[in-house]
Amino acid sequence: MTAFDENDKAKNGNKLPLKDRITEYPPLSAEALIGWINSRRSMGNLDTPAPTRDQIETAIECAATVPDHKKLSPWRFIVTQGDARHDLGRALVDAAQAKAVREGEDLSDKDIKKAQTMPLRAPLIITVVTKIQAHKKVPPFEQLLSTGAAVQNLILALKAQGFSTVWRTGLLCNEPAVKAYFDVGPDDYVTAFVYTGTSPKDEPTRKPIDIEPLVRFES
Ligand SMILES: Cc1cc2nc3c(=O)[nH]c(=O)nc-3n(C[C@H](O)[C@H](O)[C@H](O)COP(=O)(O)O)c2cc1C
Repeated sequence: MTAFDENDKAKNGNKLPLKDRITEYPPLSAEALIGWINSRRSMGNLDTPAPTRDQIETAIECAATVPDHKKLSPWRFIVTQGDARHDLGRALVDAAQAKAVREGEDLSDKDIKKAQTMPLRAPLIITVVTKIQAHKKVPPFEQLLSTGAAVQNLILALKAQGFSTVWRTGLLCNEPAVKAYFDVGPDDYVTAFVYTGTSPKDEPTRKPIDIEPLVRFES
């Protein structure tokens, strides 16, 4: 047993070691690992199979390792699948209706159907919320950023286990009806709907990115 396995066993108690929970590691040379990270693409058209509970928990463990000032753990993960997606759809309809009333707009049948069926675009959704913790040295924006990092770790860990995802929010995600559905307060955030499943298509190759206009080196 390697030190890595020992560490994994200690961390996970009776759970199977990581190497038995996932079928394939991403390649671990620096070049291959960086290429693998850069190959991640968002995939909108997702079907079964969805990850198992063990695979989801493995991804959430990765998410919970992100930089987190004062270890406040401001993130929570809600896994919605099967018929529960219809309940989420109803919360999105309630949100759309309340938003329309507030903004003096009419909601068409098409708009209602769109909101209702949004969660059906994948077999499984992991909603990541930020429960803002009161702390003198850690303002809400740091907690939101930590959640963003957690979402990215979650996405990469799902990819490592063979699944595709897309991070969606949409204009309804922080409407009161949606916050109430996820049991978060008015000052908390619904930070991501990570639509998760298997894509019938391969992830398209990303065009090379010119980072030159994005960076300044100083010395
Ligand atoms: C906070 C956040 C919210 C997003 N919300 C949506 C969304 O509601 N709908 C959508 O199509 N893409 C959304 N995106 C963008 C996609 O997740 C994705 O990054 C984009 O389609 C580019 O694809 P790529 O990840 O393959 O480069 C969001 C991204 C972030 C970071």
